[in-house]
Amino acid sequence: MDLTPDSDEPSPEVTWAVRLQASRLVVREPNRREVPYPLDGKPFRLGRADDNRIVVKAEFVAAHQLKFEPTGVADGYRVRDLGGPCSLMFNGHQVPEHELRHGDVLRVGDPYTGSFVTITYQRLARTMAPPDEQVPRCRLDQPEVTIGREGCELTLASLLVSRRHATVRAVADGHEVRDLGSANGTFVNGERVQLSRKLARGDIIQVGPFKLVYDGRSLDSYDHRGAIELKARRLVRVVGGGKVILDRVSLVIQPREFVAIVGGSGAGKSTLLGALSGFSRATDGDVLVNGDDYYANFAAYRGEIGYVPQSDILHQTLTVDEALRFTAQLRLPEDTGDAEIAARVERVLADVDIEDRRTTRISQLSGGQRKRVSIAAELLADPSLFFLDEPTSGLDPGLEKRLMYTLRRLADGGRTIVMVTHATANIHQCDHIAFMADARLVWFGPPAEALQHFGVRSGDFADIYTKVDGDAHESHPLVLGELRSEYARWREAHERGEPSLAELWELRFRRSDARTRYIVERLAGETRGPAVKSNKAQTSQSRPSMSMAAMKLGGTTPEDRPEAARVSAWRQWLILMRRNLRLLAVDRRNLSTLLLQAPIIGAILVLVARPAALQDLQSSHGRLVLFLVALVAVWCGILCSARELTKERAIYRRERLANLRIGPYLLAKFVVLAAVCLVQSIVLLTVLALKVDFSAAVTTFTADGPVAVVRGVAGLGFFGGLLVTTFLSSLSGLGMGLLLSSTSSTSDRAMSVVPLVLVPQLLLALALVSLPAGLAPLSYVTSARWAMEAFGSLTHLQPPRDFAACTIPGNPLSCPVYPTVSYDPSTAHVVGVWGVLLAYTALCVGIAAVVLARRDRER
Ligand SMILES: Nc1ncnc2c1ncn2[C@@H]1O[C@H](COP(=O)(O)OP(=O)(O)OP(=O)(O)O)[C@@H](O)[C@H]1O
Repeated sequence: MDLTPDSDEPSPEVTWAVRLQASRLVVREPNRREVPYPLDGKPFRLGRADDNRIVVKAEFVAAHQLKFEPTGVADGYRVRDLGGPCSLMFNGHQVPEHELRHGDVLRVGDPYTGSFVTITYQRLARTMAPPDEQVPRCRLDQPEVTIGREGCELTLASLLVSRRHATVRAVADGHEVRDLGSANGTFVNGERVQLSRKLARGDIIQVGPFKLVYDGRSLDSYDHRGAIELKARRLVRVVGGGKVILDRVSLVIQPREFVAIVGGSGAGKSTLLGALSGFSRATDGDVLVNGDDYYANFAAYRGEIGYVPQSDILHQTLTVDEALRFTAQLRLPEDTGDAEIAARVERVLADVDIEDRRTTRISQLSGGQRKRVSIAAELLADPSLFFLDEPTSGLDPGLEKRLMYTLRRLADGGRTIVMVTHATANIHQCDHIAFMADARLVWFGPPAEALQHFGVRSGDFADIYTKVDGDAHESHPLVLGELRSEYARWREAHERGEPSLAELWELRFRRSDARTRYIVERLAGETRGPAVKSNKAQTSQSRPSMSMAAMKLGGTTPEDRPEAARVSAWRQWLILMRRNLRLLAVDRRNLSTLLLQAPIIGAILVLVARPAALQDLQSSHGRLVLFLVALVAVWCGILCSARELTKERAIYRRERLANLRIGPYLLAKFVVLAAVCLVQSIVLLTVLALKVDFSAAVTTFTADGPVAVVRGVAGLGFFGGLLVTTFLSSLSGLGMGLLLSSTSSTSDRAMSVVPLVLVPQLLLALALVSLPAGLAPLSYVTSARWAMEAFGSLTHLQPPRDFAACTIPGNPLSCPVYPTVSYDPSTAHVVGVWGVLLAYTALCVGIAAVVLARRDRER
């Protein structure tokens, strides 16, 4: 039974309390509570020296750091940096001076240590007035108005908008909007416009971060960059067996706020992050983004979401610059030019303060720098909503502090940031913390107030963890102390059992002023700009959801992904090809291992092969040599691909979440590795040719006696035919390797399964070991068998025989030939067998694609 009416409606008294407050500066120093300073219209200074009107203690602040002067217009103020070791920052950037507007947050920070003083300017009387901003209006006077990033009648400057994104055309009785194949799509009332759609008055067109309200004659445009507000109302998530892993959580995150979700292990932090980000949705309750039903409008907002999972999401062997460029090419609209991409990379490197490492390989960066590069990669598309899952894990305290400072600056620069963290040493850099315990929200508000709320006097956040953990009982010290009344209320409502401490703290929070201030009032507050009245709101039962494990790795369900940014499959393939080639080229050790395999194995084959191996058709030695070549080719193919997908699984999952397609991804892997296989095949046969006679002319024995023949496939000759066979065998191995890699979760697992694939090739191919005739069809599943059939046909070998069924023991000629094998030397037969090898490869790659698609959904 619920004890507290957890209504999210504000009481009238609370609203009036806000109205009575005056304009002021609110100053917050590290590890201290906020101090408000009312303003009186006179100039004043802020600094460490005692002669300032606002004196701060932080050592990194200069004696006289800032000067505040009235502008002379409606009690406004301007702030000027007087210089010192630290500089004045606004919106994440250094500024020499700045004219203050309500809500502006200034920081005086030390980037080296990540410490800063925060100064917020508030003119509360002004906030109560209706917004006085002029909404840009585009009149639809012309027959057609083009909307796009550059050179259009309605220009919307954002990288989420394609150069020519959509048009609004006059039709007989109004207007229609037509999408021009944009990358991120055009949406009307939350639904993606497939080709065109008739507009009705009041319809809201969404293009990137812009909402365009149609009134029949014009479009009013609202830009919500830097102004994303997230409201969560009574979020619940119930999993199998009715277990509640998120219990009626409400909170509000305002634009430019930096919020940390904290709590003990298993408290529900990732569950809450999943529900807020929409990647793992709540089963009940709603999330509103700027007033829109977020889940129902997920497709329209997807381009604006940045998500940094726990694992690194860039290739370690690339340099920072290379990795970011490839990511930008994959994520940004197809029409983004090289210069735009370069400028964007430049910008995000500056945003995360890592420009000086642009040419460094990611593997050579420290953990904190790597994390910052991952964040930079997410910033490329300029997201307004940023979710991070434990970005500080594994960092030393210094790096952790600097990373928190970076995130703080990013939030100041116009992003709404939500992060899960276990690190609370620098938690004061966040605006609010959401403290989770036992699936419940036990606190939401500023970090400094949290300590007071939980009665922690040591100033150590870890003490809160201890206080919310465990079960309550009558003689528990907390029940005898600060949770006495909550326990009594709980007891009144429950005859049996004991509550958890989290339950009691939740009760306490629900009755607190903080909840009224930071949740209830904010939930009731007006949202800026128009809200989409979506007509496809989903019921909680129909909401696609995915597992926490998948979410942590960046996985998602296909239902979550239908409207990801469209970059054509062809372009994706080209970019991925270039990236794979680069990865291959820079990973010298791997490349040399791959390229040395063929000459080394070829040299060993040379040791055992006789020069006339392929000339003496009566001996079984030729079959042995060719079979070994087939086997080595298959082997090389498997080895070069078995780890290929597993080694970059986290990157793949993050890119899938954005817009990566499985087809181009697998095909790009396949083509680059196929080039390696081709080189290996050429080297293998060339080394063998140093000893083995590959002459096409040979004498073969038929029923009519010896006949001189010239072997080979029309147009390719004998060596060419053998080379094609070796290459196709290698490709079949490559297909099997990719399949193994798609089904394995780690590279080690993939490699441990390789023998299970290779041994059947050895035993079932009807080359080295004979099978009883009834089992001979088993050989069809091995590609070495098909390789051997092509080799045997090309070389005019005698077909394999079933030695278990010889009529005269010891006489091979009395043993029957397998009816399932044909060494027909005709070109048509050889080409047919090559076709089977190709089909075998295609089947393996196709199954790998299906496995990857299925893995998107799994836990
Ligand atoms: N799909 C699921 N099915 C069943 N239980 C789940 C599922 N997802 C999460 N849980 C459980 O819900 C609880 C909260 O999980 P969550 O991952 O949100 O915790 P967390 O606070 O992020 O923990 P940690 O800090 O250890 O990552 C855990 O007990 C977890 O086992």
